[in-house]
Amino acid sequence: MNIQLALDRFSIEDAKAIAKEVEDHVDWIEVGTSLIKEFGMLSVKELKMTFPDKTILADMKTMDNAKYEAALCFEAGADVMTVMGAASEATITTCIQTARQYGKEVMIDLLNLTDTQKEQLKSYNDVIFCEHVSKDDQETSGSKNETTSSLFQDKRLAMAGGITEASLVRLRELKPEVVIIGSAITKADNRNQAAERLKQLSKYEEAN
Ligand SMILES: O=C([C@H](O)CO)[C@H](O)[C@H](O)COP(=O)(O)O
Repeated sequence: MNIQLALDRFSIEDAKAIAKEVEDHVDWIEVGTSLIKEFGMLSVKELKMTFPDKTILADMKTMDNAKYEAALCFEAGADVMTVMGAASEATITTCIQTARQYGKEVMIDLLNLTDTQKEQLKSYNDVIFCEHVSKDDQETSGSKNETTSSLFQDKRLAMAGGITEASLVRLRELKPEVVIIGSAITKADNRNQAAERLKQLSKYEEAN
């Protein structure tokens, strides 16, 4: 299981400094949508230059204009980009094709989709599907990712949204390839220790 550190609502310098604090315990680094919106592709370039050996995910949340947006983030050094599962088939397919041209990968964000909509996405192969509870849902109703079963358990699966040590223990039963964690690391008093504990908990799945 890979731990993806999600970096949101920071300056690029602070994002790099936080990632440095925890780099030994995280596998992937997400350049959060907020960084991309505020600082553009410079945020992706800087994170990739600082952490060339980490998998860098650009949380583009692409909804349209796929070829342009995919090329933009892969040229900037991203290894993985996100596209919304609610986007059209043309958008998702174009993201995947463009990623293939660059030798890169796509994560499909399942935010706010019904099971029927999710079912329709199952035909995409060799992409990562992300079960995601939004920041707004977390903040307004206190919901978190407490997924106990997923239509994508037989696929490459990621989980995101308010994940903590306690929820990681439950989510790891689904054997996700990637667990995306922002606040539980970035808002911790001791980020390095928080990331280390989360990494240790994620290893249970490999041993069982
Ligand atoms: O994708 C995210 C969210 O939509 C804001 O852009 C976050 O990276 C994701 O939710 C992980 O952060 P936490 O919920 O703080 O763990």
